[in-house]
Amino acid sequence: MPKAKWYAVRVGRRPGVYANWADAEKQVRGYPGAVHKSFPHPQAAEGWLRSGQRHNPTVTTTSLSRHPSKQLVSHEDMESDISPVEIPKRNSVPIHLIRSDSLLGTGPDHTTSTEDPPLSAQQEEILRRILNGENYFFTGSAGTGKSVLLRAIIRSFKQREADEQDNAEDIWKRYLFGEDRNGPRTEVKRWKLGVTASTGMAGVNIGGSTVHSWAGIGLGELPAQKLYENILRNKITAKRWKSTGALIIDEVSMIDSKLFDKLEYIARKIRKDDRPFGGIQIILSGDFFQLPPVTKGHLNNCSFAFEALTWSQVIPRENMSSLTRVFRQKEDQFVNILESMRKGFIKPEDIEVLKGLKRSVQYPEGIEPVGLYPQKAEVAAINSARLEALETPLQVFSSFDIPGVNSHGYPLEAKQATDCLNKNTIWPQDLELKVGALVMLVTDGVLVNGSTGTIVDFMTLSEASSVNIHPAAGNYGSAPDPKVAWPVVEFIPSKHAIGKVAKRVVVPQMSVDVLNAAGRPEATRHQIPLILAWALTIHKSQGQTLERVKIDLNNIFVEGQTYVAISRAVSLDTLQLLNFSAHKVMAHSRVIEWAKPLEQEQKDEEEWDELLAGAELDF
Ligand SMILES: Nc1ncnc2c1ncn2[C@@H]1O[C@H](COP(=O)(O)OP(=O)(O)OP(=O)(O)O)[C@@H](O)[C@H]1O
Repeated sequence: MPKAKWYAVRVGRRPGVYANWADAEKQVRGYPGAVHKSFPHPQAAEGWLRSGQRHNPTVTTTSLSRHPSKQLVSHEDMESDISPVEIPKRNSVPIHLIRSDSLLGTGPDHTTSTEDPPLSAQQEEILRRILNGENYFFTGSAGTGKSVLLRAIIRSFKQREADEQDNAEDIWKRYLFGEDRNGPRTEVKRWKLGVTASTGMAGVNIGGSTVHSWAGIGLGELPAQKLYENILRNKITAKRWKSTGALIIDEVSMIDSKLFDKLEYIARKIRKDDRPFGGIQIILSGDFFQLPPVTKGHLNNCSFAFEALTWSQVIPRENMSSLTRVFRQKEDQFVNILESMRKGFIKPEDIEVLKGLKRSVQYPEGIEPVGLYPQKAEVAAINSARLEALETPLQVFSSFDIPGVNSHGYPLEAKQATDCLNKNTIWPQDLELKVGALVMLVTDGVLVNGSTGTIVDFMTLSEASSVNIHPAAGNYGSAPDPKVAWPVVEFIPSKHAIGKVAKRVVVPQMSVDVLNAAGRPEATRHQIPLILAWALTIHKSQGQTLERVKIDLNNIFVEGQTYVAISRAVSLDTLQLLNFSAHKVMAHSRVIEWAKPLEQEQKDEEEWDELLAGAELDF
């Protein structure tokens, strides 16, 4: 009696386990680089599929030509009337840490190589004034380089602190070696910088914490006096307030006026200093035309930080400025549309332009655009339906979360760490992936945060390296497990990536920290820095630059949302816009009123500067 055989197709038109060769053959014949193998039992065939190539000595290399992206994204091509027998749908991979020095030594570059562009004259001038010790609020339309400037400010403060430290050490050394008999007279000047943002995700993006966590105020809902008394009971938090020289609050547009006043009050009381914010230098950044503060109850109840009673004492009028050059978009037409949209207007001719963007855009490599939607529920539904529709095996990567210490100095429990990471980062606890899935990178490295691409394979690092596919750079934290097959992603070649960037990269586990107010990890997540990108909330897209984007405005519900979404796009050609109508362009009337004189003053000043520059040339 002939021995029964089962056929596992790992790479082919429709991967799976087949009960006869005729069916399996249809999946692999003519398919470039197909991989298949026969087994005496279906379990063995399933096991081979599940474990991928890495445990199978008969399959040693994977060639790039096996995975043409056309076939991977266009699943109509894979339609077949033959179904594989039941295949394992879920392959769970728990992420764990490998402590191996040799691996770390030969592993991928641990440093990020993404560099910011040189600052413009306008950005330089604001940096100069801030380094001069002035309180400052800088704003600007989406894509004018607020984040780039903020990162430059943080770097400059850190450099200054390091220089001061070196200087003090030199003075001590000279004293100890008898070169300076007068002793160390110079004290180290403390520039201690608090780096915070209104939301956890914005905080993580700039290597800081939430302002709530930094200030030790929980949700900040208690009266200011009560919050102050609570802080006094915690030595670490009280010391932080007292020793801070400067405090950054990013995305200040999402802080409400009451919270701003409470922070200002606490600072004065705790530092026993009557100057605004008790003399702490305050650096604020954000755009009030983007997303407003999250307030309980009706959305129109929100009150903005600029409406705080103490705002004008903290930030004098002459210390507010707006960055005016838009870098993200290059087309004047698009920049002008966005500019008027930011303020809630839209010209009739621009309505027609935007309505015309409902067509779908075809891209040469077949990598789809990221979808932006207003609501979380629709995002979850779209991603899970699209993932479900792919017939490739499911891989689930479960994060490895490590608890740290909170801003009060208390250790977190495992569940608290996981909750904290889920709340403050976009990195998923369980990442479900399949070959063919559209994904977005959520960390910086050689490829920038927001780069998107399609999963074309899963490979161990050595398999990838044998076919010249290298790991994405990023913050590894520990060496990736050499036995795990990590996703290989074919990215859209990004104009924003620095240097020569391989289009296909393997993306292994990396790490992200939620920092406490002392800059130490409150919780650390080891996970692959990818998320599904068929759909993303507009809220989570804030701050990102998206090369290809499809936006559905159907459920827009708050001022600024349409502007935030559309301003992620880099050009009209790579933007698809569904359900656009003029009434979806909304800006908050109180923001418009407040910003008007500020913008007029700045315009007048710039005109004066131009006139003066012209006058100098004439002499
Ligand atoms: N001085 C500059 N020269 C060239 N490009 C710049 C400059 N500053 C910023 N950019 C580029 O402009 C794009 C947007 O910058 P950035 O994210 O800092 O803007 P933003 O004002 O923070 O935007 P958003 O409000 O949407 O978060 C990025 O690609 C960035 O590299």
